[in-house]
Amino acid sequence: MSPGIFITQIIARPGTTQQMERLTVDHSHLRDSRILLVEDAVPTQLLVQLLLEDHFHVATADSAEQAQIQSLEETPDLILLDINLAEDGMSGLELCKDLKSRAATRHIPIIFLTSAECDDTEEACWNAGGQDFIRKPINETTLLNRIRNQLILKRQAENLTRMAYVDPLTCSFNRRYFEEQLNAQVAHNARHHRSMSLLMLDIDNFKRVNDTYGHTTGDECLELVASALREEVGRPMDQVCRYGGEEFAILLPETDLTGATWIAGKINKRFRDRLAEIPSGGVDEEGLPGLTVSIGVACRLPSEGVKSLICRADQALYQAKQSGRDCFCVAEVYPDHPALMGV
Ligand SMILES: Nc1nc2c(ncn2[C@@H]2O[C@H](COP(=O)(O)OP(=O)(O)OP(=O)(O)O)[C@@H](O)[C@H]2O)c(=O)[nH]1
Repeated sequence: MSPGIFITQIIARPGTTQQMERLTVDHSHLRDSRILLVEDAVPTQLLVQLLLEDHFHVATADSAEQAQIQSLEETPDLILLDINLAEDGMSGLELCKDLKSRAATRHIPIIFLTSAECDDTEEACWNAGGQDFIRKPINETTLLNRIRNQLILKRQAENLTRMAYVDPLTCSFNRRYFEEQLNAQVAHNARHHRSMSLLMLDIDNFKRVNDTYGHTTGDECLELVASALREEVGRPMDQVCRYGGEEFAILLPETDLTGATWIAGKINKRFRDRLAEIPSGGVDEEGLPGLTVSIGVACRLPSEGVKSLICRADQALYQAKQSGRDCFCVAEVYPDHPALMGV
């Protein structure tokens, strides 16, 4: 019998009496989940640890301050939080509010542990941003199932986010993500007067690849290009996005024109080097043909808007194609360029 707990369902079937059916719910996929237990009363801490240790990875903190550090450093999958922590520090409610106000921790579900019976306490838990609460004395079944429900909801939310923002073929971010990030980056740069750059990249003669080797090979080439691009843009803040078809957009925050052209040159070289290793007109050991790419490079001008930045990078890409492909071109700017007017 696979691991999991039994749930009992009463299923009414036509023509028979009600029957009890025991269905197994498999929770083994939740075993890797990391729970942070924030509890200063040693007996409760030991009891909860004992109840959970066969089901999850459990870490403990006995003060809100310690939990705050652990939450930021280890980002647990769920926090079990005693509402009444020692009075000389931050309370459980204050910790919850703090974690929910930070981008790095606000997605972590928090379940309060409380011995209070009154409605005011319950309301305070919800108002602080908690996802659930469990009354003491703790019941094992309630504890396990409340935790599991929150973990399942969290995973579902993560899957939905992935589906909304990641291109399933190349595992790169999709155009929706690109547009949201570009808007955010441009706003950030306008506020902080930092440089940022955008590369628009298109695979050369890709129609020929599809026509010669078929669409499956074409798809594999797109995967290869995407993973090569992710390797070439080294910083964690750099983002490779599939803009559409065989076109990619690469966002380079905190990057000036010198940095952006260096990366574009590296990308061109990578594909050129690979091409040189493949026998002329042939394929590599994976059965994929040689490819080159054309790139348009644009560094955001002071007060330039999103549309203008994309437009300039796109025009530079067009110039790269016109110049014979397998190269990059830098977006032009002239004194009365609309970009300089903030368009
Ligand atoms: N296999 C595959 N092909 C795609 C996908 N998306 C777009 N394409 C193909 O990409 C090709 C793009 O062709 P064109 O726009 O003519 O451009 P090109 O042949 O790359 O020529 P240049 O861009 O001028 O170098 C078309 O054949 C599309 O069908 C995809 O998801 N998978």
